[in-house]
Amino acid sequence: MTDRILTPDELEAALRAIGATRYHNLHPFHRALHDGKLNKGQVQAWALNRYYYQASIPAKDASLLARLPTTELRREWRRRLEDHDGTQPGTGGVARWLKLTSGLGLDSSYVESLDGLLPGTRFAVEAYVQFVRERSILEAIASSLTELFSPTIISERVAGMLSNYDFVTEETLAYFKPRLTQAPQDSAFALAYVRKHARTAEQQTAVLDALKFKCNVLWSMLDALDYAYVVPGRVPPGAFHPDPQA
Ligand SMILES: O=C(O)c1cc(C(=O)O)c2c(n1)C(=O)C(=O)c1cc(C(=O)O)[nH]c1-2
Repeated sequence: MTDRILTPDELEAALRAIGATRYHNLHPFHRALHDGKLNKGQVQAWALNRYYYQASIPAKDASLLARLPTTELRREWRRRLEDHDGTQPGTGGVARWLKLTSGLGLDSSYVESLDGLLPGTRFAVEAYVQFVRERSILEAIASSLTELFSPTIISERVAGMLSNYDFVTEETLAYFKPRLTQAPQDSAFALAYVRKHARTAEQQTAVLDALKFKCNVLWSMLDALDYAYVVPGRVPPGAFHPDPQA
């Protein structure tokens, strides 16, 4: 528990300190991805597993949307659903993520089937969806605050992957461009909400813990990839096996 009630600025500083020490840009698998140290099969495994996160984001946002008490809050949160699900077939973030996986040579129906998913990815993503469904609105909104830190990692990723992998093109990475404007808009709203509504020491502790939890979700997804796809012979039964000729 925070030992006293923090001012909104102090709370924001404590949230940013969590990102600075726990966000997934610090994970060795991400470092390797961005620095061009992975082979094509390993990049495919990353994109295939991350698909489940992307595809689950609108479900978690819909469960929160249903609980929001005012028109203003619902209108704001509804935009996230449109960003991810689009307004027409083939539009939105989930469809753009499939362009990334097919640009990397993966069959979209295989990706969408989730058959090749790592068990660790499944458990981590489901834990996030369940957290948002079951915790307070304040904690659910706070858990989205990793997006405060995502524009930096996305810029690093796009520059690093374009310069380091000949199988990656600007078109393949088109998913990320709109996120550079969407994520700051989303996180500015979520941060303002948390600054305003986390007033007691209990609430402030809950908000800080929600962000730590979310950093752990993202971290454990990368742990699962790191375990399965870096040292040979560790792909769990049923999970995606990269084609050695890819
Ligand atoms: O590329 C990334 O590293 C990254 C991180 C995050 C995040 O920090 O949760 C999100 C995204 N991307 C993203 O594309 C996205 O749509 C998204 C939604 C959310 C969320 O928690 O609601 N996080 C993220």
